[in-house]
Amino acid sequence: MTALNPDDAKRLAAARALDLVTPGMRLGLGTGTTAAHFVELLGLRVAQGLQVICVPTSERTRTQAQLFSIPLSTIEATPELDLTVDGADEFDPQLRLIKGGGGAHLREKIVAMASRRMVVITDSSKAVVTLGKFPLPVEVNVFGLEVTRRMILAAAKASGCDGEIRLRKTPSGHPFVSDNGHFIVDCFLGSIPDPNQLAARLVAIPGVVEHGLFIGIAKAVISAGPDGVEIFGELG
Ligand SMILES: O=C[C@H](O)[C@H](O)[C@H](O)COP(=O)(O)O
Repeated sequence: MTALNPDDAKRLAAARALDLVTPGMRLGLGTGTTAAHFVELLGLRVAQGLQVICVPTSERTRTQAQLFSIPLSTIEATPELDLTVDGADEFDPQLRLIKGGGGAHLREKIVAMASRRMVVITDSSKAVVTLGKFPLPVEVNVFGLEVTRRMILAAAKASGCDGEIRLRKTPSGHPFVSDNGHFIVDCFLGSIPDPNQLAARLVAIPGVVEHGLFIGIAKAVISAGPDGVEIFGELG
């Protein structure tokens, strides 16, 4: 097979995920460059008459889905979904993920957990043996930011990680604000030897709204790369 560039790989993975969509499904739509391929391909199918109802995981995805006239709902009105298709920043052999590179992981996690199945679509560069090379995003309350930052650092150290916790900023130097009105801190840890332990410690911190570790949520990963499409986990 000819070498694929990462964007072609993302589209290939998205196209494979589209095969899982059947008429009448209630779908969660992820956020990011890979999920955007899925939204576009889904939009083309909707234009041909496919009937689905979708819940977007960010304002960005909502805007894109509207451009394609994809019928939308909210998680409040549609709290049970059949399938969510979303990207990831990293996945490990146990299908544990780091998400939130785009700051959308809170809504993404709510929508994924409201779904019977969450299927991840990625290019093969996102596969890792140990999570943590990608900085772990944590959505935090604006109030008490510095206290929360220190507590996250202590939780990381107690979980065998070391590194820096930085407030995410926009290109103009202002704090990045999520769709939910919170800040994001990025944990530059290098490696997370025990993601389950770190996740448990992070949820116990009062200022933490949600962390970007997705553990036991993804049922399958569709990963596309130079060797074609690989499926990890169970699609069905
Ligand atoms: O907040 C963003 C999401 O978790 C994305 O799914 C993740 O960052 C992967 O994005 P991309 O497909 O652009 O690599």
